[in-house]
Order: sequence, then structure tokens, then C-alpha cells
Amino acid sequence: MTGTTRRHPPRTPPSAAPGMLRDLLTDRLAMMSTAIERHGDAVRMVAGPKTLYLFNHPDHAKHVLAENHGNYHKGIGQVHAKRALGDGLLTSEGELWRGQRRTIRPVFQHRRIAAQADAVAKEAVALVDRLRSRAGRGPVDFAEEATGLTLGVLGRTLLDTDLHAFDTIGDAFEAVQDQAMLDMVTMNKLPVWLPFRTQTRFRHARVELGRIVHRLVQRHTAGDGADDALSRVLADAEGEPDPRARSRRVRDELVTLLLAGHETTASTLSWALYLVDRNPGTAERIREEAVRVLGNRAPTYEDLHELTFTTMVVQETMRLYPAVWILPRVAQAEDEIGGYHVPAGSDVLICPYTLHRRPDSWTDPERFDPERFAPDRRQDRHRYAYIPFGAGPRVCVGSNLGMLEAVFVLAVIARDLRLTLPPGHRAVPEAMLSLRVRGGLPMNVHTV
Ligand code: HEM
Repeated sequence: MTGTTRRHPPRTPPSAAPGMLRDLLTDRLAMMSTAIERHGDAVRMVAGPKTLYLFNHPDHAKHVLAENHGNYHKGIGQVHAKRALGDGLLTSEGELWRGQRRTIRPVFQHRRIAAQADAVAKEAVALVDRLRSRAGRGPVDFAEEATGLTLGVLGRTLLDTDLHAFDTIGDAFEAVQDQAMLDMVTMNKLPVWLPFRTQTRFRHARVELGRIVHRLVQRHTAGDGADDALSRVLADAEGEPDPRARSRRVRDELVTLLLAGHETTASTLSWALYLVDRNPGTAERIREEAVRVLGNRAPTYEDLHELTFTTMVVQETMRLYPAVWILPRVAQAEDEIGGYHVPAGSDVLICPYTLHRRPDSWTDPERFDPERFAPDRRQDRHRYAYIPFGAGPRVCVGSNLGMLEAVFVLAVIARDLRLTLPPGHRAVPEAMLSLRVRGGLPMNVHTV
């Protein structure tokens, strides 16, 4: 293609730059949605020194994430998260990534997840018990409870450990997320030693996470022979001759797995509870299904396939509030996406949040309607119109576990309790590394 015939995506006008920079700091979802509304499926967003190529058609997602994935490395935001996560599975590339993925994949296969379903069910039932003890005593922060649950599940399933014993871990991860976001919006220009609160918290958190991983490793070597994620990561790192590099590798991989695995599922659960409360009749349908399938007992892996409506609610939740709201990439060589030229080195964004709201893929896209995911309607849509777990070779490695958790927890909560938002409360999304509920999710607990 010659320079004269190249087609470039429409660019945002210079007058939009101040508003975009403000939105980058305070409302990243509005920044993406507005750009697409004004300019269409492909936009060059020019904000200060940075140009971001935002693509919003399912064919674009297919091209970047699957067909030509080799040309796209992890990008803005995730690159910056490296400061916190090092070279773990989420942020690594090339041979290192391939090796890490090979090491960890067996831990997440269906067979293994099936074996871990009981551990997930136990955590779900324990959460319900904790919530029940708060019934009638004012709102609980469900987002915090969900985070505790998902960390507990990861501890039991990946590390064979009770992570509840590490009570600083939730705060440490929050500090890591905040830092990664600060890095992203400041384009990584702030040295980490500056005495800002976020940076100081981050430095402490990094030390704390290192300490926690060290303790996990020490405990683990005491009882060997297991085939969990920790055993696999340790066995894999044995090939590394330098002891400091070896322990850094173990830390990076474990911190990555814990971060990637708990915030995403916890956010999904919070949004699910929020949507269930706001959409009359939904809680009753989940409860009726849970009573029919489970009776009074804890869920088992076999029940998962029977909890059809609950699964549809989780899927619709991830459409409206995809925990990973943005998939940032950097083009390694020049490319053409949907007929538009993309120079080498460009920051390319695929945004599940806006993709999942395309009116040509979803009738009345803002409406919460789990029936969209009824098993007989699966063929109705483009395969890349719905990508809550990403797509292509870098698709979420933990999606089976994440789904199992979300469905089990929603089912047992709806069966045993009723959670309601305080009157007039609205949850506001905050697009951090994951799509959080800003300020947490206060919910009143009622027994049924
Ligand atoms: C509802 C829950 C979850 C959602 C919505 C979710 C979403 C995603 C998405 C969209 C990606 C792709 C990121 C990209 O392409 O840039 C991803 C990757 C990843 N997820 Fe999940 N995830 C969830 C649960 C989990 C769980 C439970 C784990 C377990 C530890 C996990 C571990 C990972 C890892 C390690 C990656 C990186 C994979 C790679 O690059 O090879 N996720 N996740």
C-alpha cells in the first residue's frame, strides 16, 4: 500500500484533547464511549503526546487478538503493570510467555477445576454464613467480601493454602492496582520513589507481597508432591541458575496469578449482585433454580450445567460490566485493521466495554437481559462480539475457575439470602486494571 492510498481512522480534533485528558484521569469509560459515538468503529484518539488507536468492531477484535495476534504485544497499562507484576503470565511475551502458559495451563483444565469445585463451594458457603451473621445490622461492603472470597478460592485451588491467614494481601493488591493505574495515566513518567501516597503504598505493598510469596514457598517445601500452581511454578523456576532471578520469577508468577484471578472474579460478582438487585424478578428466578437444583446442599461440579439461568446472569453481567474492560496492545509491525493503516509501534485498544454495547450486536444494549445468553441463542451473534475473557492465544487461562466461582456464589447467595442496595444508591463503575465499583458496594443483608 502506498502512502497516498492509505486510509487512516478518523482522529479526534485538537479541541477534544483537554476533555480526553480529563476523562483519562477520571472517566475512562466515557472517554472510549464518546470517541466511538462521535467517530465510529475506528478512532485515532490524540491526547497530548499520545495517540491511541481504538477499534470497536468484532472483526477488528478477531484480527488483533486472534488472526494476527503475533503482531500485537501487550500494551499501555499492562506494560505499566509490569512494574508491579514483573514478568508474570499476564505481561510476559514470546518464549517466556509460552513456557509460563505451558506450565500453568494444566492447573486450569476442566478435570482439575472439577476436582476443585468442592473447595470453591466451601468458600461460597462460608461467605453466605459470614453475610448471614450481618443480617439486619446495616450494610456490608460486598465488594470487600467478594475480594476475600476470591482470594480464599485462589489460595485453596492454586496454592493449597488458606490465604485468609494473610490479612494484608487484599490491601497490597489494591495498592498495586492503584500504582499500575497511576503509571498508565501518567504514561509511566513518575519515578516510583516520589513520596506520593499511591507510590509509597505501592512500595510497601511490593515488599509485603514478596514477603507473602516467600512464606508460601517456605510452607510449601515442607509438604511436597502436589501438582498445584505453586508446585509447577517452583519446578519450572528450578532451571534458573541465579537464586535471585529464580525467586523473582516465582514472585512475579504467583503475584500475577493472584492479581489476575481475584479482582476480576470479585468485580464480576459485585456487578452481578448489583444488577440482580436492580432488576426485579431476577433474584427470584436464581433462587428458584438454586432450590430446584441444589436443595439445601452445597453445589458440586455436576450442578454447574444445571444452573443455566444463573450462568446466563453471570454472562449478561460480564457483557455490561466486563471486569477486563480494555485490552491494550502495541503493534510490532505496521498493519491494516478493517482497512485502516496502523503504523508500527501504535498503541491499539480493543475495548470489551464498548464492543459489548454495539447496537448491531445487541438489541437495546443498555438493558440487562440474561435471555440473550439462552443456550439456543448462541448462534445469533458474531463470535468476537462478546469477549469478556479476551480471545486468541492470550485468552484468560482461568475462565473456567472464574465462571465456576461466580455461578456458585450467586446461586447460594440467592438461595439463602436477599441482598439489597440502600435506597437510592447507585453503583458507579471505576475503570482501573479491572472494572471496579467505585467506593465499594454497600448491601443490606436479609435472610429468606
Ligand atoms: C470472571 C473472571 C475473569 C475474567 C472476566 C477474566 C478476564 C481475563 C481477560 C479478558 C484476559 C485477557 C487479557 C488480555 O488479553 O490482555 C485474562 C487473562 C488472564 N487471566 Fe483472567 N479473568 C477472570 C478470571 C481469572 C482467574 C480466576 C484466573 C486465575 C488465576 C485468571 C488468570 C488470568 C491470567 C494468568 C491471564 C493472562 C493469560 C495470558 O496472557 O496468557 N483469570 N483474563
